[in-house]
Order: sequence, then C-alpha cells, then structure tokens
Amino acid sequence: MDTMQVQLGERSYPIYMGADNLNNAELLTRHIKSKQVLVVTNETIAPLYLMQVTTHLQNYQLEVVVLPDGEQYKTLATMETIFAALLSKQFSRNATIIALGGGVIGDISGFAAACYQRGVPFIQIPTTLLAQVDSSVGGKTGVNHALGKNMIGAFYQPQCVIIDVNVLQTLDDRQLAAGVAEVIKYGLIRSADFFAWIEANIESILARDQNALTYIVEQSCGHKAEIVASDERESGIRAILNLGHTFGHAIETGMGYGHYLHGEAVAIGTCQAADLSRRLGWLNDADVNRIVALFKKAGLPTEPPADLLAEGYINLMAVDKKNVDGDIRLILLKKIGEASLPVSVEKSVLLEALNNYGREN
Ligand SMILES: NC(=O)c1ccc[n+]([C@@H]2O[C@H](COP(=O)([O-])OP(=O)(O)OC[C@H]3O[C@@H](n4cnc5c(N)ncnc54)[C@H](O)[C@@H]3O)[C@@H](O)[C@H]2O)c1
Ligand SMILES: O=C(O)C(=O)C[C@@H](O)[C@H](O)[C@H](O)COP(=O)(O)O
Ligand SMILES: [Zn+2]
Repeated sequence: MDTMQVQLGERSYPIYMGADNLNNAELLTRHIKSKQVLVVTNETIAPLYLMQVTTHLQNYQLEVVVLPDGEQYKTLATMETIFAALLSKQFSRNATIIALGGGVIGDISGFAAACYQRGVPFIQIPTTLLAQVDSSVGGKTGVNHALGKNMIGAFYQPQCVIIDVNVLQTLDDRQLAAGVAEVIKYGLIRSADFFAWIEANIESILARDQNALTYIVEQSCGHKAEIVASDERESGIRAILNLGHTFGHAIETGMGYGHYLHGEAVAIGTCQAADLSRRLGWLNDADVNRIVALFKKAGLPTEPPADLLAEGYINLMAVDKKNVDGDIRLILLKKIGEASLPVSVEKSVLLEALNNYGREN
C-alpha cells in the first residue's frame, strides 16, 4: 500500500492507495475518533460494498444512509436525509461521517459534514475512478443548484482518503472513461510526460490492468495533493484544476444534471478550451488534434451538444466561480503540460469560438 500526505498544516491528511483496502479493518477504523459513525452511500454501491465496510464497524454506534443514485440528487434537498438521520439518532459533534461512493456521494457527504453542528469529521472512501483521482482529495464539497453546478458548498477537508483500486473492476465502461477525463487533465495542465504516458497506455487503462490503474491513481493524487497543498482555497494556482470545467459545467447544467456525466462534459469542455487556446495562438493544430484524439480513444465525447447554443453557454458560464466582477475567466493551455491561470476572454472572442468550434480561425 502507498500513502501520500496532503500537506495542509493542522488540516493535513493521508491518502491511502492500494488493492484490498476495504478488507483492512485496522485501516478503515484508524481515523475514527468517535463511537458514533454514519456511512453515506447510494442504492447502487450499497449492494456491492456496504457490507464489506460495515462488517469492520460493528463496535461503533453505526447508522447508514442509502441515497438515490445520480447527479440529479446532488442537491440541498438530499442533504436533509443525512441531517435527519444524524439528528434522529442524536449524533454528537464528534461523530464521523464516512462517504462510500463516487464524487456525488463524496461531495454531498462532505458538505453535510461541514454543516452538521458546524462541522464533524469525515472520511472519504471513493469508489469510482473519478473520485479516486480527483473528487475525494482537496476538500471541495457541495451540491448543485438548478441554475449552476456546485454553487452551494464549502472547502472542508476529510480526515483521510481510503482508496481501494479493486472496486474499479465493477464500474461500467462509461463511468471508467469519465474518470479518465480528469486523469488526462493532470497531464494537460502539469505534465507533458504523464500525458504521453496516458497516450501510450490508454488500452491498458481501459482494460483495467491493475498496474495501469494503480499508476494513474498515484500520479493523479500526487498532482492534486501538491496543487491543493499550495493553494487550498483556490486563490491562485488551484484554478488550473478547472481546465475544461467552465464549458463542462455549462453543459451539465444546460443539458440537465445527469444527461452528460461530469467527466464527459469535462472532456468536451477541455477540447473547447484547447480549440480556444489555438485561436489565441498558444496551441497549434497538431496539439489540438492530439488532445481530441486521446479523449476519443478513451471513449469520451469531444463535440459540444448541438442544442446548447452559444448565447446559452455564455449565460451559464456567467455564474462560473472563477469569474471576477462579471468577467468570464477560463483556464486555457499554453502548451500540452502547462495551463494558464484564469484568463478573461472577450464575449466576442468566446462567441466566435463557440460558434466555430473545430473550424479554422
Ligand atoms: N470535489 C471535487 O473536487 C470534485 C472533483 C471532480 C468531480 N466532482 C464531482 O463528482 C461528481 C462525479 O463523480 P463520479 O464520476 O464519481 O460520479 P457518481 O458519483 O455519480 O458515480 C458514478 C456512478 O457509478 C456508480 N458507482 C460508484 N462506484 C461504483 C463501483 N465501484 N462499481 C459500480 N458502480 C459504481 C455510482 O452509483 C454512479 O451510478 C460530480 O458531481 C462532480 O461535480 C467533484
Ligand atoms: O479540486 C478542484 O479545485 C477542481 O476544480 C477539481 C474539479 O475536477 C472538480 O470538478 C471541482 O468540483 C470543480 O470545482 P468548481 O469550483 O468549479 O465547482
Ligand atoms: Zn472535475
């Protein structure tokens, strides 16, 4: 098993990465400092992994909340189910919440932990590739609003992250690919070598080769942990983790949550960001073709939805969290392996790019 530390002073925590960690009773209980424990999961994950985890928690006052499955349930209304369970069982401020699931469960449970009695400890047990490489690390928690993605939330760090790569074997292919989108992101924003490694090994990743999966989880967590350690609350460099997300979040909200998976929307959004970077003269045609080709090889979409028109996009992007004084700001690419900090883009340039995506300047 490999351990990595997210260095955040008194909020520092370990990420445990390995195979079979869900069968490690000592590890699963190492960071629980309370008698009361609430496991939050969903109706898909519960039959697969709930027992495997709760079997090691029999010495605690254990409660379980099983939420409905889907991005459309990442709402304030769903959080009420968690608060009702905590209050009806009279859980105290030292109780521990365990998030067992993908990014949706992690984001909701983390935000519930941040809010309940103004903050209780929580533990992330991510069960999708996307959650293992991205959402379980870094403390962004929250829920969606009908008018904007992740608009209600808090920065709230977990006590630890426990990753078991074995659980990736039960993920369906579409969900695996969605996770690969965020893995490609790390190569694009920070490491041309890692990007080239993904290009060379994409077949092994998609075939769920244990070594390939372990490698991308370790590399991705390493990149994310370093970025978060240097800028916990996104006042600067952390924003590069948002590559492709300004377009991607507009797609998710505009098309209705759950229509496109988050990773799929990020894949399209990253191709749009690459196209815009080319229009600004930062990337050349060959770079953009290379990026689009890798997403395609991963089985991800690269074309924006035809029914989301440019004006609609811009209205949705107008509430992006990176905006300042109403100016839309995006993360773009200087080259493969290096992202820009947020760049303000004139509405006319954005409209031109949205209307002519993939075509000559
Ligand atoms: N907090 C962050 O930093 C951050 C980063 C990236 C994404 N996110 C958020 O994460 C969410 C997307 O997360 P996701 O891609 O994990 O989606 P998800 O949580 O919806 O999980 C995807 C699907 O896989 C199922 N599933 C989970 N684990 C499984 C397993 N081991 N075997 C079989 N099925 C399994 C789930 O029930 C669900 O149907 C979005 O809401 C996105 O905004 C947050
Ligand atoms: O951790 C971060 O910082 C990220 O931006 C990671 C993203 O992959 C993730 O989708 C995040 O939830 C987006 O954050 P938001 O602030 O744009 O909602
Ligand atoms: Zn993301």
